Amino acid sequence: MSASIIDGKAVAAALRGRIAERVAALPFTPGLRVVRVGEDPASGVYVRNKDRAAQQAGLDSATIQLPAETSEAALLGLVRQLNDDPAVDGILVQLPLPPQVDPAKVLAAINPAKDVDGFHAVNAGLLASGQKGLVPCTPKGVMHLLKAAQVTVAGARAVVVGRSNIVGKPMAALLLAADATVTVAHSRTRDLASECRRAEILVAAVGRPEMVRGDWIAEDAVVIDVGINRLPNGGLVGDVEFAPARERAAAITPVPGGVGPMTIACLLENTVEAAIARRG
Ligand SMILES: Nc1nc(=O)c2c([nH]1)NC[C@@H]1CN(c3ccc(C(=O)N[C@@H](CCC(=O)O)C(=O)O)cc3)C=[N+]21
Repeated sequence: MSASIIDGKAVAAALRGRIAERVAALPFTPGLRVVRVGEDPASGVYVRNKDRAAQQAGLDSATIQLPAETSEAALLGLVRQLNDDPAVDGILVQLPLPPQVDPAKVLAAINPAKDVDGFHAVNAGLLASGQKGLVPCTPKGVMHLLKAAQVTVAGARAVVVGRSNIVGKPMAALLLAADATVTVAHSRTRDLASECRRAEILVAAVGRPEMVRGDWIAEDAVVIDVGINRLPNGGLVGDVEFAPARERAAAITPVPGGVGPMTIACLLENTVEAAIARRG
């Protein structure tokens, strides 16, 4: 069997359309500010795509580009200024940050009500304890994709490979909240292959090109590939060995065109949700 392809580009376009309608009906314009320090090449595509998507959805969006040598104090000052600006509903500080800046300090400085990345400990705690808060964009996008592909999550055996604060942990929390039976596997997991083979829903978020081999995929599994890995030859691959995985799975996300576009759409969604929550 050859898996159906879960078209993240199409699902994201539909979600952005619904967001644009919501924005048009609001009595104010939600504001988003993305702060970029230096020129990490991995962030370049993301920043460009995000700016275009935000403007098309009718948001007031801008990227604030700072030099690579910006001090931690200066960045914290900018974050406080954005916290205090009533026109700004969402603040995103692009990661990674240069070595002189402690990312933990910067994330902690963002007003949790404006933390559209959902990385602040307050939002992580709200998610972990089943309360309403801002949810990290990538795992939120994965839940939208599962819904669009009509995947039954409740009762399913889900395996998340990767335990980052950005994807793995919030992904596990969302799947658990949707009543999946969740395993979080990682680089130190003994026999990762057999953990993956038990998965009815497999989410790969390890950041290593094609680390999840095709023969680790159970027959008829749903495979969500969060990885976006740039190869030395310029090509993009996911964390899953796509072609053989596709032969076994029931449904699979491609890279590019899978989870990536959903991350951007969910950033817009979070900005609108933050604006409505804060402005009433
Ligand atoms: N604070 C913060 N939050 C982030 O969410 C964040 C970040 N920092 N730093 C950088 C990474 C990277 N990231 C991407 C999101 C979407 C695509 C995306 O849309 N990719 C497309 C196109 C890829 C291409 O053509 O290169 C796709 O997968 O189809 C890529 C990368 C968000 N990040």
